[in-house]
Amino acid sequence: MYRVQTEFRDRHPLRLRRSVLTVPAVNERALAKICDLDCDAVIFDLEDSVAPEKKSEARENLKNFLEQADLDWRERIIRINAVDSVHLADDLQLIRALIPDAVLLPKVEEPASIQSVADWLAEADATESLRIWAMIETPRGVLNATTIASSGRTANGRLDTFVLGLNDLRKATGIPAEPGRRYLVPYLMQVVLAARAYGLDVIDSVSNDFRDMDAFAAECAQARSMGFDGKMLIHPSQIGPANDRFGPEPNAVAEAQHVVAQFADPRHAGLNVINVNGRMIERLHAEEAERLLGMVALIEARKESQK
Ligand SMILES: CC(C)(COP(=O)(O)OP(=O)(O)OC[C@H]1O[C@@H](n2cnc3c(N)ncnc32)[C@H](O)[C@@H]1OP(=O)(O)O)[C@@H](O)C(=O)NCCC(=O)NCCSC(=O)C[C@H](O)C(=O)O
Ligand SMILES: [Mg+2]
Repeated sequence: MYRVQTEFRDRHPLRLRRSVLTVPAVNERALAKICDLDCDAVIFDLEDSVAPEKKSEARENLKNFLEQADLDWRERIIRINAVDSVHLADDLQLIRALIPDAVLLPKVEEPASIQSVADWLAEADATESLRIWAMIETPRGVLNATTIASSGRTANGRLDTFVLGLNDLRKATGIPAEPGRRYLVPYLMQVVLAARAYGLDVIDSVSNDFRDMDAFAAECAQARSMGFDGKMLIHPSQIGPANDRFGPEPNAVAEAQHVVAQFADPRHAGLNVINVNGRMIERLHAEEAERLLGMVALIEARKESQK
């Protein structure tokens, strides 16, 4: 089997984040389903899907669930309440107790929010592998996406991923939901570029209409073309289509194998640019091909572990 390469020059370490399912921490029936679902990551939400009077119950549910559940390969991310909210202190205590893979901050508008949570994690002696994800979902968040992304460096390198929140952004801007997201695309691209400039992963926003699978597939395809790594999902029905659309396409895999083989050919030793079937291929393409094959290997390894 192909050796999984996870570290790449100029790029975020390779992880599967095609399907990032969110579940309200207050919903015990939904929590109980997670371990049967084929999503790459789960966001346990303590923020907008939980009413203020249910926050304690949600924390308790989540604690009980995560203390006994085996999530195996699925990344565990907890979305806490806003850094200026009255719920923050209790949320952070839960983070200290559960040590998820990442904490997701909602409505991030400035680098100081990232820094304050990174400082708190450092004071709490949280393992360095505990990452920070940030939701970009307000006009100021979009405008400041570059400085927020760059703050990952001073925040002990903990900042890892941006997640778009279009429900909040539509509310703030007045831009209606419509197929193709015409007037939102410039904002989305601005955030993708900021993430990439500082080596972050970037996840597209939820699609609210979880029964319209054609519209969902089209939105995933669009997001993939825009450079997103995956999509935040609200419902189990969205997992399969997201895994398909953000996963490696068969043609691209064959092409990647060919490119890697060509650069490994001793006849091409010492060459940085070669002719592959009438197309110029550079070493950077070989690195992209390696990344794609790494993704294939991660998917295969997961299938093996499920047998
Ligand atoms: C949207 C939902 C409220 C719909 O739930 P429901 O009415 O229960 O749908 P179904 O009957 O079709 O559900 C079938 C079974 O699947 C389980 N289920 C549903 N959703 C999930 C889930 N997310 N994870 C796991 N399991 C799930 C149901 O429990 C049903 O099983 P059973 O109970 O045994 O019959 C619901 O899907 C939902 O709550 N989704 C997540 C909502 C959420 O997390 N919202 C916050 C994040 S969205 C966001 O962040 C927006 C962003 O901030 C922005 O600004 O854009
Ligand atoms: Mg939101």
